[in-house]
Amino acid sequence: MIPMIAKSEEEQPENVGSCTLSDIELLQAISRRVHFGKFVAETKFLAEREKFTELIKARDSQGIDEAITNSAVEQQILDRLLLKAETYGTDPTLRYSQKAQGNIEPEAVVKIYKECIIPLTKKVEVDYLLRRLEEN
Ligand SMILES: O=C(O)C(=O)C[C@]1(C(=O)O)C=C[C@@H](O)C=C1
Repeated sequence: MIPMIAKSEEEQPENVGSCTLSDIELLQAISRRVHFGKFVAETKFLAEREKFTELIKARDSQGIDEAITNSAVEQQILDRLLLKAETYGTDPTLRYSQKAQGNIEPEAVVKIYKECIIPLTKKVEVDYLLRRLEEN
């Protein structure tokens, strides 16, 4: 993820500390987002209890993955993300300059969600559901 968003033109050792703190905050935010998948998975289980019970008993991870996937919702999230990254990722004082330089490439944010965050969320959902029938 980092090479997709970090500029690597020159080293700035004085920024290592604050970069590390930002990394920790971001990793915690990603973890929180991804682990919300447990609540989403529980809602999906309750909505289609029989179907999921069958898939879980068969240990059908791929079937569970397919059952929890909603491609239309994923696309909506990615579209919204692109708009947000374009809007919030630009320094407003540069808006009217010839080259409105963003802090981050909006497409990179979309790519990170598409290739990392959503798949991780789905993995949490599948792992949660695979254990859903176990006794506490
Ligand atoms: O909103 C859902 O239904 C989710 O399961 C969350 C999520 C996501 O990570 O954003 C994951 C899988 C779905 O295909 C759509 C979206």
